[in-house]
Amino acid sequence: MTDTSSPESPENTEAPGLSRRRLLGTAGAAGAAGLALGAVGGAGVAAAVNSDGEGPAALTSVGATEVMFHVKHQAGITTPLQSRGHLIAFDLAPGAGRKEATALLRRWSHVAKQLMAGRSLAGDDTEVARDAGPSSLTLTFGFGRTFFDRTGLTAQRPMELDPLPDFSSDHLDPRRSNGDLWVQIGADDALVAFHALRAVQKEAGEAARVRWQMNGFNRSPGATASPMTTRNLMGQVDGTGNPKPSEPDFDKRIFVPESGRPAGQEWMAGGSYAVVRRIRMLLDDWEKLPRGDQEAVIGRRKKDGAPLTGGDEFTEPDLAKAGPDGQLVIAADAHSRISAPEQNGGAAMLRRPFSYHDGISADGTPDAGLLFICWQADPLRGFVPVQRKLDRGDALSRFIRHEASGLFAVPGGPGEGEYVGQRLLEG
Ligand SMILES: C=CC1=C(C)c2cc3[nH]c(cc4nc(cc5[nH]c(cc1n2)c(C)c5CCC(=O)O)C(CCC(=O)O)=C4C)c(C)c3C=C
Ligand SMILES: [Fe+2]
Repeated sequence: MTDTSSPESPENTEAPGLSRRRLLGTAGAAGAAGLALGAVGGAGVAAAVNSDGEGPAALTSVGATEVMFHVKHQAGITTPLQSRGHLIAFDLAPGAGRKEATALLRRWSHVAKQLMAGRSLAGDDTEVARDAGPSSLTLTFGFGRTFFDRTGLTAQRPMELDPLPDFSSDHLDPRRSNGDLWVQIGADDALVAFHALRAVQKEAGEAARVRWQMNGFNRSPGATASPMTTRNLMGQVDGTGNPKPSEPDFDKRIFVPESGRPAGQEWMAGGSYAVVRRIRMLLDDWEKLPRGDQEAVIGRRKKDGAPLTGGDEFTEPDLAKAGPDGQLVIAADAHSRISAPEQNGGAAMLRRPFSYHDGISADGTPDAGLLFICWQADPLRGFVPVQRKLDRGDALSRFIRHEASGLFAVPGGPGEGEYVGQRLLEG
């Protein structure tokens, strides 16, 4: 599933007249951190220099790391978490249909390919990302359930896009939920990410209107002595139990198979379904909880993310282990127990979240939490059964509130010369 495209491939070479930054395609100059990112998440690595005639400006490995656009699965799914994220959902404008949507996906794909390669945009580029390299920029495009009726493609709509069930703990704001189209943007530089967000918004033109937009962040690469699983705003190591690309059933769990799709839905081969939840953390309540109680809520140590049954972060939790008092060491309502695949008939998902902080609410509490994004081949074998179970008895639920929700079909990566979604829109 990893991207095997060479950094020397044509899409990484400068198109004359388009670029202000020259891509050299020399992985060696990218440095150890960039190479590590490439190895883990399938990112190609290129070094870039300023080409304004002011002499080469060496980029750090962070700036130079490039993620490929033309790949089997869209970028931004198995790509290592970036430090900046923007999520933006659009509805097609009144009167816009398949023709306008097709033109829009073509434009967005062009923008994504240029910017992910560290090139500027022809015409009136805002220059916000000037001097920076690609910085692991990814743009990932998805279709919401409502897209299909509006474009006359109802017969091509997969069952997997059926609405998510209601959960008793939901406090969902419909204006910040769902949407015809969804774009996830990630980058390891805030300006590179913002530049891409503006470009996506501007290219929407008359075809689509912004429905909602959210901003998130993760730890910056290089902030820790060595690459580590990220922490969320509750201070927990978050991501340990994720399926690993090296596991034999990883592709089966996360990506739609290449064959065996119902007629009309072949276009989703190699794609994945993204469930997006804006989950607010009730941090004032959480932070009052003593550390031992916080650890019991998750079933893992805060310090290093190790299970309470011992070992290190990646030791398998012993869910049957009882303490001297006869009680389960990892409590029956611990979040990591309830969400574990072995407790859910094997249901698994790839969690790839961003934290968010949208300031302080009128009541003085931080409007902060997790832009929870999870990827799976089928939400009914990933998010839905796990969330159903969490909804019934997760110790964490006292400290979080699901405020917005979305479900998007993210098609496979575009082949060379293709735009994202072409197999749906022209199939
Ligand atoms: C329905 C899916 C899930 C939601 C919603 C969810 C919210 C949520 N989780 C944390 C913090 C942690 N989650 C952890 C593990 C974990 N969580 C889910 C699913 C959902 N979480 C799964 C499938 C797992 C993995 C279970 C396993 O494989 O054993 C952990 C432990 C460390 C880890 O594995 O990542 C933490 C910490 C928060 C804060 C949150 C909502 C804000
Ligand atoms: Fe979780």
